[in-house]
Amino acid sequence: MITSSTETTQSTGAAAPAVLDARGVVKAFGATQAIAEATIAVAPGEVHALVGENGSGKSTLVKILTGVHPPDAGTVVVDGTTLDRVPGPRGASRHGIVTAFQEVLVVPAQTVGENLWLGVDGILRHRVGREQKRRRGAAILAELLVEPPPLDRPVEELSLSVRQACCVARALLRDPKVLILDEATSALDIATRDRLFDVIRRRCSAGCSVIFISHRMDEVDEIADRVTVMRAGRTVATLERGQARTEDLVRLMTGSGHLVPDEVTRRSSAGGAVVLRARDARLRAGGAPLGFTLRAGEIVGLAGLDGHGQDRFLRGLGGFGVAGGEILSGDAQAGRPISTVADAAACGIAYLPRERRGEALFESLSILRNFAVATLPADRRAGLVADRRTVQRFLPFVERLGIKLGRVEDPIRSLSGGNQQKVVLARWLAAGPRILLLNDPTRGIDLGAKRDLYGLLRELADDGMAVVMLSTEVDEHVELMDRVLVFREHELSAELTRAQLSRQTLVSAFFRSGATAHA
Ligand SMILES: Nc1ncnc2c1ncn2[C@@H]1O[C@H](COP(=O)(O)OP(=O)(O)OP(=O)(O)O)[C@@H](O)[C@H]1O
Repeated sequence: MITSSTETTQSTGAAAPAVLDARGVVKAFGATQAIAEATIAVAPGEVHALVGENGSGKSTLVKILTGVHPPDAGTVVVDGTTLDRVPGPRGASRHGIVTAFQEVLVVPAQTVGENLWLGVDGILRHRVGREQKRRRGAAILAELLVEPPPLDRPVEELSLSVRQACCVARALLRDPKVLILDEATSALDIATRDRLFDVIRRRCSAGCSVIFISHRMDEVDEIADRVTVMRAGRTVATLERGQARTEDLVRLMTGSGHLVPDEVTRRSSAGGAVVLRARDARLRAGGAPLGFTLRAGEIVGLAGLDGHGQDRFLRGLGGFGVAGGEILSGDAQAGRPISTVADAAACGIAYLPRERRGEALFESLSILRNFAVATLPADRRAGLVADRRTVQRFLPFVERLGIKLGRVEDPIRSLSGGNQQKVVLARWLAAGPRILLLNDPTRGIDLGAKRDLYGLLRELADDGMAVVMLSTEVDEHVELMDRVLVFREHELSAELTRAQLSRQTLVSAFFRSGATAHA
């Protein structure tokens, strides 16, 4: 059911010429056929979701629509003009096509105001004066954020969610005709995401169109008028709102009838010996102290609105320090304090950071080296590293996590975003930790891989590993966790047991302060 003409049907039922129409697009990178055949027509005023597994070609299609890559074949019709290629990102901007990406593209040392207007002067037809820039920047941030940061604050001081909101704000400031959000909601907290959806609805009713890429089916369900599904480099269907049930989308994406969640995510673990404790831990000076006991075999979720202390707590468990109190290893290590990353490593704690870029990825290295960077001594013989051994260790993870790659020697940046994340995860799993601390590990990971990861984590927990996982995805907490700690204003505000967990109880706990739910 592929919509392939410039005459597309809007959700209202009215026919209108597409504002952006890619037909028969093909693109290869060397031996990798990133897009075998893609066709998508975006109607004025619609939110058109683009979904597909990691590596299915969504970002490559976006890069063709925005002139980053020329297609090998096919055409792009922009505002009725047929082009063999979109004339570069600036050319796309001039046509009103603007993108916000998942990777948070900001200059950390510059201020919020400078980041909002970064690169805009050469694109806008009229120069925008300093005062007007401040006014418009502040207005757009106030639309997106409950507590917008001051415009002169350096971006590096902001949370990931606020930084991502700045990127979306930057795209919105360009008054796009077609706004492309390429997983740009993945780091937003739930309140900001809801506000963004309101902004999208207002912009769309004024004629803007949105291409919306997300791995979160609840978001697609909420905002999309139509959904185009990609599988292995092909657009396989375009569905109208109402036709696009999650299970149908999953089937179209994966080519199989597997649905999420399966029983594995529902199995709960009782927990074994104590492996880690927080005693009177404070996440900010003057905050209420919190106690926490982690047992072998359990999976504990950390939740809350972004920037409310859950990240600080997770990092505290990983030896990055807390504002007061102590983090202590469990009985096996006789209460050894964990105050540095080295202490944590010595106690078998592995920490997977939230931000791939900068914190976790070595962009100039190969896929294999990125995998092996924490465990290289395992492959050393007589002082030399045997790549063959590294490959042997890596391949089971490639299989297990479904990592899509060309050759293991290829640069890590040749992988799609989700596959890069899987390589980082494999790196830490290969270290065989006793305690795994995961900071939003499924951000950017597709549904099938998420399901595989949940199964893997449950298996590891069954084998005695303890897992603490910060997640920004409500469904993930509900489906996977044995219990969830909810943070508010840098204090523990609620602890929900598995029996208490539902979308509703969790989201209402985000907004309620001091309401500790008891088992
Ligand atoms: N610059 C590049 N060089 C080589 N291969 C690339 C390049 N960009 C993308 N690819 C490959 O093209 C395929 C499609 O990747 P793409 O990033 O478009 O997928 P995606 O659907 O956006 O995935 P994700 O959901 O993980 O972001 C992947 O196999 C990827 O490894």
